[in-house]
Amino acid sequence: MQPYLALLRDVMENGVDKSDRTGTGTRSVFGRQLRYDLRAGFPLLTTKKLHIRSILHELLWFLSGETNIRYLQENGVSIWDEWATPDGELGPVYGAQWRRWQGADGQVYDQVTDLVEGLKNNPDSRRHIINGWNVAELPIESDKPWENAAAGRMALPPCHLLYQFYVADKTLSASLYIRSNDLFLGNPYNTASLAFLTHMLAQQCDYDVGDIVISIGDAHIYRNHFEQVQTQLQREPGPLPQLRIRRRPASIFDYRFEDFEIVNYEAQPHIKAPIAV
Ligand SMILES: Nc1nc(=O)c2c([nH]1)NC[C@@H]1CN(c3ccc(C(=O)N[C@@H](CCC(=O)O)C(=O)O)cc3)CN21
Ligand SMILES: O=c1ccn([C@H]2C[C@H](O)[C@@H](COP(=O)(O)O)O2)c(=O)[nH]1
Repeated sequence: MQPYLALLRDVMENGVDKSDRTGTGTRSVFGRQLRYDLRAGFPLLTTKKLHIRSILHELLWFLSGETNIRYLQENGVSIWDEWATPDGELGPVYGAQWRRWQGADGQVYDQVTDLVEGLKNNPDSRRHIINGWNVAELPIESDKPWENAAAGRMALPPCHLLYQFYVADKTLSASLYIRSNDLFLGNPYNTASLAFLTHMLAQQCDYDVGDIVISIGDAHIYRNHFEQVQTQLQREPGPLPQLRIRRRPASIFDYRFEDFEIVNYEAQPHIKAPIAV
C-alpha cells in the first residue's frame, strides 16, 4: 500500500488548505493516480485495520440496486446513516444508477448486466463502463443530503463515478475515477471495494485479475484527520493479504457475504477518525 501512503505524504506536504461543503476544512491536491497489481495480493491497508464487513456489505448493496440503508443496518453497517432521511432513503445513489438508469425514452438500463455480457462476449471492447454521474438526478449542493434524498434527488453525487474495465490476455483490469476522495476514511474503502468487484467480475467471466488503477480529482485530507494521518505514516506497512472466494455463484448478483475470505490479514490497530457530513 505504498502508493497510498505516498499520496498521504504528498497531500500533507504539497496540498492547499481549502474550505469545503461540510465546513470541516481540508488540505488537498488535484489529479493523482494510484495503481495496484491484484496478483501481488489484495489491496487492504495494513497500517490500520479496516472493517471488511462494511466494505463488502456496501458493495453487495450497490449490486442489489438498493438505495435504502435498511439492508446495511440489518447487517450492522452504519457508514451511510448520516446522509439518509429518517426512513433510510438516500435517493437514486449508486445502486439505482448501476442497475436502473432511467432513459429519457422510459427505458431502464441495467449497466451491471450489460457490463458482464460485454466482458464475456466482446472482451476487446473499449466501452466496458459503469457510469454513476446521472446529471438529471444530482443533488442541489446548498441543500442537506437528506433534504435532497427526500425530494427524490441523490443525497450525495457519486464520488466513485466512472468505472472502466479492460481485458487483455484473458486478464481483467479496472480503472476508477473518483472526483472527490476523503483520503483517510474513504480511499481505503474505495480501493478494497474496487478490488472485490474486479475479482468477482473476473470469476464470473473466467479471467485472471490484473491491475486496478484509481484516478482522483480532488484528493483531500480533512483537518480533523491530520493527527491520525501522522500516526499512520509512522507505521511500517506489512505484506498484503489474499482473497479467497469460496464458491462460484451463478451470477454477479448472487454473491453473499460468506463467500469471501480474506486470508493472512495482519493489520495494525484501527485508528478512529470523525466523518465529515
Ligand atoms: N466525508 C465522507 N467521507 C467518505 O468517505 C464518505 C462520505 N463522506 N459520504 C459517503 C460515503 C460513506 N463512506 C464512509 C463513511 C464512513 C466511514 C467510516 O467512518 N469508517 C470508519 C469505520 C466505520 C465502519 O466501518 O463501521 C473507519 O475508521 O474506516 C467510511 C466510509 C464513504 N463515503
Ligand atoms: O466513496 C466515497 C464517497 C464519498 N467520499 C468522500 C469525498 C468527500 O470528502 C465526501 C463527499 O463530499 P462532496 O462535497 O460531495 O465532494 O465524501 C469518498 O471519499 N469516497
